[in-house]
Amino acid sequence: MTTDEPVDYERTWHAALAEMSKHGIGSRDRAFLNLTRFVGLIGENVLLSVPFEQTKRMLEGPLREQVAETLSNQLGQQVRVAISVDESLQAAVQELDGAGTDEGASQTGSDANPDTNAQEPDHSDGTLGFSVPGGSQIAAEQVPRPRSAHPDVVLPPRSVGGRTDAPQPSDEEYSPRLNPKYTFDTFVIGDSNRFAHAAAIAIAEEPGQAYNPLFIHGDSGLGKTHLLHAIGHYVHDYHPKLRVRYVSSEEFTNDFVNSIRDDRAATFQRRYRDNVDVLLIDDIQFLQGKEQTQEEFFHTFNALHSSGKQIVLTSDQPPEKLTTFADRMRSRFKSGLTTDVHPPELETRIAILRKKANAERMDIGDDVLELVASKISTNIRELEGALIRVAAYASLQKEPVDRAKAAFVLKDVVPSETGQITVHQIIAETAVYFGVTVDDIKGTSRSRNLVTARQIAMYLSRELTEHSFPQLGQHFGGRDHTTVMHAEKKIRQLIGERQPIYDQITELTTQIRRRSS
Ligand SMILES: Nc1ncnc2c1ncn2[C@@H]1O[C@H](COP(=O)(O)OP(=O)(O)OP(=O)(O)O)[C@@H](O)[C@H]1O
Repeated sequence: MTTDEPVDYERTWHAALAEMSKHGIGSRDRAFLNLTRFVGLIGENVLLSVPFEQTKRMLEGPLREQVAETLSNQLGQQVRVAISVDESLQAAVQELDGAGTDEGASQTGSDANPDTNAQEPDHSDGTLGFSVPGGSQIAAEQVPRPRSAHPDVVLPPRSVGGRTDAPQPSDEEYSPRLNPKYTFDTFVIGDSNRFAHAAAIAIAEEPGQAYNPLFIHGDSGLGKTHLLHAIGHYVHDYHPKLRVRYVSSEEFTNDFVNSIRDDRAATFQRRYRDNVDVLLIDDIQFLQGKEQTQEEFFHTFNALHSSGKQIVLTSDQPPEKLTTFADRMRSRFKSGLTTDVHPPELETRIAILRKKANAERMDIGDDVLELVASKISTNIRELEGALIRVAAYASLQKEPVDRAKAAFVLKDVVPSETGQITVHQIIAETAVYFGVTVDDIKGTSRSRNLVTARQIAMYLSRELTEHSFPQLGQHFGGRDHTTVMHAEKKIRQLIGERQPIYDQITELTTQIRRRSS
């Protein structure tokens, strides 16, 4: 994380609590504040996390002003308060509750401040395990919530960068192309990504205002793309007049190269400078070594930045390690907020699997989820891949899997310790397995056998390597990335429906892993 002055969040929060207590804060409010964590300071936004929706609603009442004022005093700058629900904090609350040690919580039932219009506890959302008066008061200035999205953060409304009169996007030129599954709602927060998530929310709340650019880095499969899309959805839903564009670095490169080839520089500029308010650009490391594209990106970046438009970048490396970028580029990348994502700890991995299993209606017990989470620790994409295998097995067997069966399935799935698997190797192994040639796999024949072999090779390449969809498209005979996406989705579905496909995938994975170790 990069900030001007490192702030000790925990100490600041405790000091703020002490100050509010001195000024006679009611015990009910203190109970809510005791449940709250100071997660980050982004510009003038303090990001607080609470374990329950109900706690959030309480803090969004008149208490928020008081908290903001106290924190402003503590931090020596005017701040506003954003509140998000982080379900992972519930475990800590339950521990405290079980031990009866939460001072505020244990007092609240009997000692609620009479001035706060206390009501009976509301546990209708299955939340608080102790007595907290539940009269929720939504702040009058709450941002209106359009459509179905409901990220758990509310800031007082503000005009967005003075651009509320920006023209409505025209469908022809504008398409955010966001994966509907990658939202803030589906993103599980843990220590490994808490700050990155908070920063993403702050950016999405006020594009171009909080930090610009936001630079998120971390190893493959840790949620960077997910956060980019989540920002895109949020802006799309809450700032409908702002135009969001998500693009992978490969697509940006291709667009640029094609625009030069076809003499369509103006179209390119319109797409990336004029017709965009929030540019989300993924895997910036792929621009390394592409000098002309980097130069164009530099101009795009400057044009957007100088007109107050938000840029969010992701990379597998921090800016200072992107050594083939010109210094001026790297210093641009660092000029806003840099944050990273780490491999999630066990509890977060279990929570991710549980959320995924619920979303996909997979009937898998907690003990099995724990087993899967304990086997795969460094890459969430692999974690999800393992879950899909276990679910597929259960679906084919038509009975729930227990730990022993899951362990049996996972022995072929768990990544080998050594050896880098390449797409080239996967294509070669798949070709041999199906009795076809590498050229057949990369070629265009639509014969049924070949299509299956090709799609399986694409699926395995996505699962076993760190390449993005556009890169895989290149490996498979220069295909469009959407073809690889389609193949991955198709095989993911078939693996749970057809035993032969399941067996082929399992055998091939074992072979590929064995040969690479
Ligand atoms: N915190 C999280 N909560 C829920 N799902 C997550 C989380 N982090 C990652 N995932 C899921 O893990 C998978 C991989 O994540 P994603 O593609 O965002 O990784 P990435 O960091 O962009 O990887 P790469 O650098 O290879 O592009 C996605 O399906 C994503 O939804």
